[in-house]
Amino acid sequence: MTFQTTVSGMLQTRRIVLNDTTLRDGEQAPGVAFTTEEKVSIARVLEKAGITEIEAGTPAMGCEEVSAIRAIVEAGVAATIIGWCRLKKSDVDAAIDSGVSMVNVSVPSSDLQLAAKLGIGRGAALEQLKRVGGYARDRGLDVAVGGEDSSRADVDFLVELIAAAKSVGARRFRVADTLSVLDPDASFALVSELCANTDLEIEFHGHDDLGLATANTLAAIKAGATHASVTVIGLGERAGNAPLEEVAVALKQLYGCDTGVVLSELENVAALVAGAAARTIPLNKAIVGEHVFTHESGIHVDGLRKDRRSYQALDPQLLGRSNRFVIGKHSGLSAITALLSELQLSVSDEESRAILARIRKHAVEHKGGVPPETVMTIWREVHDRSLLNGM
Ligand SMILES: CC(=O)SCCNC(=O)CCNC(=O)[C@H](O)C(C)(C)COP(=O)(O)OP(=O)(O)OC[C@H]1O[C@@H](n2cnc3c(N)ncnc32)[C@H](O)[C@@H]1OP(=O)(O)O
Ligand SMILES: O=C(O)CCC(=O)C(=O)O
Repeated sequence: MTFQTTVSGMLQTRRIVLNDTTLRDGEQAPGVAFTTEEKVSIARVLEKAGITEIEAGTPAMGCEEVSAIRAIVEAGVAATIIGWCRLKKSDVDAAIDSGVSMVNVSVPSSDLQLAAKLGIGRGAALEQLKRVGGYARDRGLDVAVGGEDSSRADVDFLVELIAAAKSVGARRFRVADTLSVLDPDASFALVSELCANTDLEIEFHGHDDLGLATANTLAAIKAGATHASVTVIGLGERAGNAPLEEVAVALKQLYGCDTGVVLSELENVAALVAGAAARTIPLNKAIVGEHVFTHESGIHVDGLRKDRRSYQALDPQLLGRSNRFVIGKHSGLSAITALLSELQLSVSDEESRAILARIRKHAVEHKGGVPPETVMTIWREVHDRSLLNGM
């Protein structure tokens, strides 16, 4: 028996929708500011990648943001374009000006935030939600209600908020772990409890302060969440949000759950967003990092050459990528021999060992991998020396 996650069960038959909020929460990352053209380009690559819901910005920020969101709507991007609103009719009016068809009306839901930010209690929050949510519905908008700070809120109050949201025709409640206070067990328990009390769509919105955003999102989906907030490369407030690429690939790889995301597009999407955000993608970033299918260690390279399955669970082809082998300090003889054979250079066992020793020295002195040209130079030096010695 193994504990490997098996691709089976209910998730295979459930349709999970990823609501990409790169253009709203992603852009809230410190220093990130997209131009209108960048927003439209990002929306277009998200569409190409199969994303069907895009939270495109905060219309209340003013006419520049309204016109950037409107540009996305007018570009005819085939996804539902959502505007993020506070609990204010004026925010909904700005969203209407931007042309979106759906709004996310955000209600601080913990007692702490209600008192500290808005100076109101639960009753007033429920009343305002009905007033603003109803206003948005009356104007023909689809409405999701965002429970900001849900993870620090009283669950009974969340149930009341969800009931109030439903009473005015909202279709969805977003459970936000605004400050990353949940672990996967708690995410599962919270979302299970809310799903047991409503038939509204439930969206989970995780943050990554503890590096748990993806794990929490998967747990919430297992518990019954129908939607998940994601951002490209996890861009977002502080440590960011659950990365689109991680959630989409983990759902497919672990549970066979198809989100409709075109996995082979994820690398392009990540590159475009990273460029527009002036961020670099770490080489080891899950799914889209340049090095996540690159191998140096001798034991791994040897194993992969004998049978890919020995060191490969995630097939790079699923992502339109391929394995790459590099030579470096941790290379073994089989990797060196294979490379020299590809370069049509003959080598004795003794020479291979001498070449490997020099490669290790070179890697330490120069850092990074050792390129094939350098391996050839080393081979020539070692080969010439053994010819001389043999003479
Ligand atoms: C967890 C999250 O990600 S929440 C989303 C955060 N996103 C943003 O902040 C987007 C960028 N923000 C902005 O451009 C500006 O903050 C604006 C346009 C939204 C508001 O600007 P300002 O009017 O200058 O307000 P300011 O930013 O100083 O303060 C926020 C105001 O929103 C209020 N507010 C915060 N959340 C809510 C809410 N859900 N519903 C109603 N009001 C809210 C605060 O109480 C405060 O109001 P006050 O000025 O009457 O005290
Ligand atoms: O209320 C919401 O829509 C969620 C807002 C948000 O980004 C968060 O709480 O982290």
